[in-house]
Formats: sequence, C-alpha cells, structure tokens
Amino acid sequence: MIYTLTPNPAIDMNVTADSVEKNVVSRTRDAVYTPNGKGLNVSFTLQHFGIRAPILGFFGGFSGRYIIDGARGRACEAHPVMVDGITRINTFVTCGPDEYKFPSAGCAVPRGRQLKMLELIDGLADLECLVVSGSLPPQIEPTFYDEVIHHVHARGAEVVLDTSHARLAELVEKRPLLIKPNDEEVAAIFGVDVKSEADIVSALRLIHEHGCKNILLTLGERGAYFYDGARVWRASAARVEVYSTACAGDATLASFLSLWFADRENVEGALRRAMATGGSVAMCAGLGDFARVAELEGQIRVEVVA
Ligand SMILES: O=P(O)(O)OC[C@@]1(O)O[C@H](CO)[C@@H](O)[C@@H]1O
Repeated sequence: MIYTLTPNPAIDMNVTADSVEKNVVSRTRDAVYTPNGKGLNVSFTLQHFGIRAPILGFFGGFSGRYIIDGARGRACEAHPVMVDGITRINTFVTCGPDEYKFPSAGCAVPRGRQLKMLELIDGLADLECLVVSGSLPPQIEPTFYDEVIHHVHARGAEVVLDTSHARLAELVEKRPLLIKPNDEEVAAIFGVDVKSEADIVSALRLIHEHGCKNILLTLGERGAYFYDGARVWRASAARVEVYSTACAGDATLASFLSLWFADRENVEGALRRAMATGGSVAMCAGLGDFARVAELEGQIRVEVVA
C-alpha cells in the first residue's frame, strides 16, 4: 500500500483579486477553502484514480480538524499525529495572469510528536511506499527526512520524495525510489541549469548518479521529463487556461504513480495521465474535480529523447 506523509499540512485559501497593491486595501472574492498539503493532495489524487493511499501528518486546532474531516469525508483514511497549535492556512491570490502565493510557516511539532510519527511508520504492516511531500514545520530539523527514510527502508518499503528543502541534495544518496523536483528546485538544490534539453539530460543523469533511482522533473508549461537510469522521456504539457498552479505538481506526481508504481514499464501512459491531470488541476482552485483529464490526455505527446 502507498501511504503519504505531510509534515506540514494546510488549508489552502484561493482568492481572486482585480489588483494587488502595497499600502492599500486589495479586496478579494471567490474564496475557496480546501483541505490540503502536498501529501494530502497526492492521496486525494490517488484516491480519484482508484488507489487507496492513507494519510499521515501532524495536525492541530480547528484547521487541523477541518483537514482530517475533509480527508475522511472523501473516504481517505487518515492517521493524524495531533499537536498543540493550529495547522496553517496558506493563501493563493489569482490576479489576472499573475499568481501570488503566501505559504505560512505552520505549527510547531515537538520532538515527542516526531518520535510518535516514526513509531506510527514502524507499525504500518502493509507499507510498500511512503510519499513524503512538502516543507517541515517549526521545530522539525531537516534530519527528520533522513529518519523517516531510515524507518521506511527498515520495513523494506520505498520512499518517494517531493520537497524543495536543500537537504534533498543529501537525501538522494539514500536511494529514494523517485523524486519530483521542478526546474527551480533542481537549479537551487543541485546547482545545475535546466534551460536546454541537453542541460536537462545532464542534470537528470547527475541526480541519478547521486543515488536517486528515478526522477520526474516538472517544468510547468514546458512539460516534464522522466529518467529511470536507462532512458529519458519527454512529455508535453496540456494547453489549458491556468487559474492557479498550486496543487498541480502534487496531482502530476500522484497520477504518474497511479499507473507507474504497479507497472514500471508503462512510463508513457503514466506521463500522459500525469500531464493531463496537472493541466486539469491548474484550471481551478485546489485540486478541482479532475473532470477534463481524459480529454486532455489526447493532447499529450510523450517521446524518448535520450
Ligand atoms: O510549504 P509546502 O509544504 O512546501 O507547500 C504547501 C503547499 O503550498 O503545497 C501544496 C501545493 O503543492 C498546497 O496545497 C500547500 O499549501
């Protein structure tokens, strides 16, 4: 079974504004509140594609309860580790063609609660893969990622990592099954350019040499690349009118896993579904209803480029 771990969940608040200016009141409308956080988005998307992916995470206060209730309301199993404090609310403002993103720091997770999470992971008898997604809240040291990987590997299970933390450069040496960086993360964390296709292929090979078994590199409207240590695939992006790109990367990762985790040969089908799902999510606030995935799949071109 695939599980997801979101160390720092959030309620996402998506709003629309006609203008955003400093030192004046910028009124917003159309607020949409959704239970989120990177790993939860992965679980919800997997659930859409018929794959149960129980949720692990740290939750607190009214906002934490709203997220847990929202997950259970979608028939997603949740194993919360409760903390004092209030789970964060992240704000996403769409203003014409521009997006403003304001993630909060999150609520502190004391060491005792971190150990409780590791204990929970140790007890997951059916764990095959843990998708660890998103940032770390206050009081959690970056080495918590290392500890989680150690506990998952000790159970004989695999780890998928999606984090923009600089520690990713060391974590790839622990041989995760897959990482899903974007172009900015590859440049910032691994110090390599991904402007041309030649740059991209070299970057993928470099990250693979450091230990990561598979890499799904997402590039927004430039599409995505996948490397498994043997071949590099390129997939085009869906051509859609973007409302908010928040959650699109998580949905891309989850929809890729929904096919590829069980059938590692089906990279082409998995990439087609991934790009269509990411496109459908970018058209709306939150994850939306995935209504246009099948139609968008027809637009996606996938080819082996190296
Ligand atoms: O602060 P993190 O954990 O890196 O990102 C959190 C977050 O921005 O990621 C998701 C979109 O990918 C949102 O649902 C959520 O608010």
